[in-house]
Amino acid sequence: MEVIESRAVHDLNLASRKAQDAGKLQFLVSILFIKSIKYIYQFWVSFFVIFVASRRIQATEWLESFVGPLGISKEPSEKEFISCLRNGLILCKAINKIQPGSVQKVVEISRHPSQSLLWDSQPLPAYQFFENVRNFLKAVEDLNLPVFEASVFERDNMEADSSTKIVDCVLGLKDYKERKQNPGGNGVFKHINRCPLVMHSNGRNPRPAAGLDPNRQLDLSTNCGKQPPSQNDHQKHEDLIVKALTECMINAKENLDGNLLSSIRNGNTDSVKWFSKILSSALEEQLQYKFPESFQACLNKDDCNHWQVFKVQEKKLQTVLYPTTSLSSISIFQNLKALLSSTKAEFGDLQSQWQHDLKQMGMLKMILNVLKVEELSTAAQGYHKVVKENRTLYNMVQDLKGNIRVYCRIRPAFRADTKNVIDFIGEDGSLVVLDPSKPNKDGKKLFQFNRIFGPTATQEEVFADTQPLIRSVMDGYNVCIFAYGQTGSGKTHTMCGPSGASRKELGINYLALSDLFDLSNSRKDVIKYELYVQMVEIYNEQVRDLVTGDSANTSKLEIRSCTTENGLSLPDATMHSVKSTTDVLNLMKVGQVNRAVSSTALNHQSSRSHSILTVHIHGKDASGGTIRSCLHLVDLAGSERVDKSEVTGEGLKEAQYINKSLSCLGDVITALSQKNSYIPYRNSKLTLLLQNSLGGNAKTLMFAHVSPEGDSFGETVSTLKFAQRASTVELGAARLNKESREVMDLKEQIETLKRQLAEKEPQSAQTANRLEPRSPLPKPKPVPMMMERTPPRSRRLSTENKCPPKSPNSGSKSRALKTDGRITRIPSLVLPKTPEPPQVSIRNAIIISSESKEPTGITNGKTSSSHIRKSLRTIGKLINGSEKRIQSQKTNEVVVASPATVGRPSRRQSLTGIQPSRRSSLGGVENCKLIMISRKGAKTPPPVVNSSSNMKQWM
Ligand SMILES: Nc1ncnc2c1ncn2[C@@H]1O[C@H](COP(=O)(O)OP(=O)(O)OP(=O)(O)O)[C@@H](O)[C@H]1O
Repeated sequence: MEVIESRAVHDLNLASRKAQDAGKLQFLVSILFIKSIKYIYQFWVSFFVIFVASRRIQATEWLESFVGPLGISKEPSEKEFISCLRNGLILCKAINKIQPGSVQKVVEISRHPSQSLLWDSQPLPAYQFFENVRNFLKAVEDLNLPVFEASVFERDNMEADSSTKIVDCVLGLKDYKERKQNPGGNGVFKHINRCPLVMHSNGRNPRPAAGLDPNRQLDLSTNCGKQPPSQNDHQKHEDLIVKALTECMINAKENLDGNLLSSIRNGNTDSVKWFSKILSSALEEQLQYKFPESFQACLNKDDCNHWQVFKVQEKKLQTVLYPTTSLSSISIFQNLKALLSSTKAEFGDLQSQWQHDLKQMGMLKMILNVLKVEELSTAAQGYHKVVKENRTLYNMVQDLKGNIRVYCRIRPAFRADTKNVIDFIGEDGSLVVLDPSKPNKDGKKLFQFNRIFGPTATQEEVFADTQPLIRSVMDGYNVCIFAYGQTGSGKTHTMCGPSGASRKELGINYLALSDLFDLSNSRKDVIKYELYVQMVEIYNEQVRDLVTGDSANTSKLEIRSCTTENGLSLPDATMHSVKSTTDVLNLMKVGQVNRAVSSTALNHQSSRSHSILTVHIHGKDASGGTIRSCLHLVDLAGSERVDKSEVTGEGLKEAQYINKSLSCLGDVITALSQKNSYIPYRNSKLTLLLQNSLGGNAKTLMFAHVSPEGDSFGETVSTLKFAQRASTVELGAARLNKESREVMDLKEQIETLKRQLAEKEPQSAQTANRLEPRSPLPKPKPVPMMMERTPPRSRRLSTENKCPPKSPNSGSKSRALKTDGRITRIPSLVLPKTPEPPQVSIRNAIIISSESKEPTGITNGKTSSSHIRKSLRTIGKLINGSEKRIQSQKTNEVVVASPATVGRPSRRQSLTGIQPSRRSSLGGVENCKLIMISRKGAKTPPPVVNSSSNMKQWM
């Protein structure tokens, strides 16, 4: 197909080239023809004018010398010439001088002898002078010389060529005289030197001299007269012609060579050479874009004229088109014309043929393209599907592993004078930075994150990638997003938006809440959500409420890293109920105003504290199932080099606190990434507050912010390394804080059963004591010892993070709640307390003997408690089945207790009210004490399993 196509294109090109050549030639010939005709016509007109003038001059000269003085100029005009001869005196005088007595009576002018015979002194018209003219004409006729009509002297009748006949007549006289004087002559006037353009057909004209054709045309090559004019005359005529032609050419052709024209004007050139040069230059100019180079070269030669050019062209064509025959240019022209029309026809045919073919090919191509496009789109769809699946799977893996997700955002460069360290931003989350001091390969550092946002990324784009994570909070997951980076790198910009931002520029805090409201509205038929907001800052290692309406509350707040009955790590911070984005905006504004901000050399609005906006979500579905989750949005203060930020005094102190707490955060991340058993959460308020998000059950996302300027390279690399380390932290799968109605019912049953059990146990103990002396069985040994240790955690928590002693008021204290500016009090949950068993010395511990071999003769109370235990086990199984957390581990006896947390619906609990070990204050999860007692009373270390496995252990 391609070969045919290329051959066709070649043929098409050849045909079109032929047609173009033929067209060119036709055009060339036409131009030449028109030009030639034009020039020949102009030449003839000029020649005639000049010729007539030269003859008049000749006649004047002769009369002047023969019968002068005439009193007129040497080169008289026609009018001057006629006026001079009008009285006939000069003519009569001349003829009488040649042939004495030819005019017998000559009428004289009376004048003073001193007066010369001046033609303009003659009175006009004077009838007596016509007598002279008539007599002269008669005498001339007698001599067989050319005559003219006397009326030519009447001024009013004067025609353009009036003088021509008079001139002929005068020159005839001159000839006659010369012939008469010539001794070789026979005295008979045979030839008349007459203007060839003048017809003498009039009957009154003299008979033509023998052998003279009166209609004879001018022959340039032979000149007018039979007797060749003298060399002098010839030269004169030629010069006059050259002069006239020059003027004519100047008028007709503006672009003629200026040098050439001036040399012609000055008479420096030979006329024939000049004429051919003029023609050549005209042709050259006309055809310079149409002649091939060989002809241009020919034209440039001195001896090249249009005819030669034409011949060369003709010859060339002949050899090209008809190499074997010799044809004239006309035949070639005709042939070419025929060829042109046939080529045109062929070309038309070919065109339509190819149009048809191309159409077919186009259709074919279109079909192929459609097929290809379809194929490609299917492939692309497949690819996108696979990519999406991969991403989903990757996210699932990350969710399962509980990796801290890391997004990196690069702020736009503010200073053009420093080098940009960002070398490459990959779609796949790869980022290459280049050390400006080592601009070669060694200076490049590669980092890999979940996503990179370049300097042009908008707030919406950033939020779009964060949205799914944020939305998961509405499904019951705890989420923590924190912005990290050096000072001035754009943390506040990402989280809150620039200062004085319009709604479009607002950051994740606002966009997240707005989205949560949208989601809440769209789900309102299925589940009713309530949103509460707390906003605090950690300033100089003190936690402060940013949106308190109560001035008393501005005092430092206490962080509960462990249990509070409402699950809050900051129970004393004001909780604001928000119903719309406007509420959120108002709160954020207040928070922003209260936040510690000051100007440094690196950022004119530098945050001097870590701000934490916590959104608490309470959801209740139609069946009574509940969701309790929270979203932490953390804008950290930026790390700063005090030599660069140039802070002193209070600012320096702030910087030191900021850097210390960030360093503690780094230590925690390092310990987590290295899977250390000890995680130093307690080293700073920041890590303590973020404990649950970093080591708990939340989904965590970190925004690493970097500045692109070269002078921040050190800090940029340090941030990126920190972020890289954070991305390796595996927190384990996030936990869903959702409980169905069924589970809640079962939990209620547990509570009832536990109460019954608590009531029965003392009775059975008393009965057992009473029966003891009679019992053949050995008395069960008291619990030899209890083991207390940090509860096992699947998402690593520090072993040092024990619950601080609970505030005596915390159980009953109601929380301040603000709704639309009004502070309301939410009563805290009153949780049922499990009575402490007497044999367990430690608070909050109960003992369940799962495999107790009941002694014979045991009381009814004992039997009933065994039944209760059985029921508990069954219910536990049911809960576990519903939560799908059945584990295969088995232990003989598990004793766990944490009554303080029993009944909190948002927590995952064991049947006995065991508080899962992993949750801590931020997410409402607490550490609690786990006591295990083996059946034999031996000290058995608890298996390090998650809370669900704990539940299994005692079932
Ligand atoms: N992505 C961005 N697009 C446009 N401007 C930005 C961007 N990121 C930051 N900026 C601008 O850079 C300046 C510093 O940003 P910002 O205050 O958010 O930094 P920061 O990291 O919070 O600093 P600090 O830690 O000192 O509080 C601000 O004027 C902010 O508007």
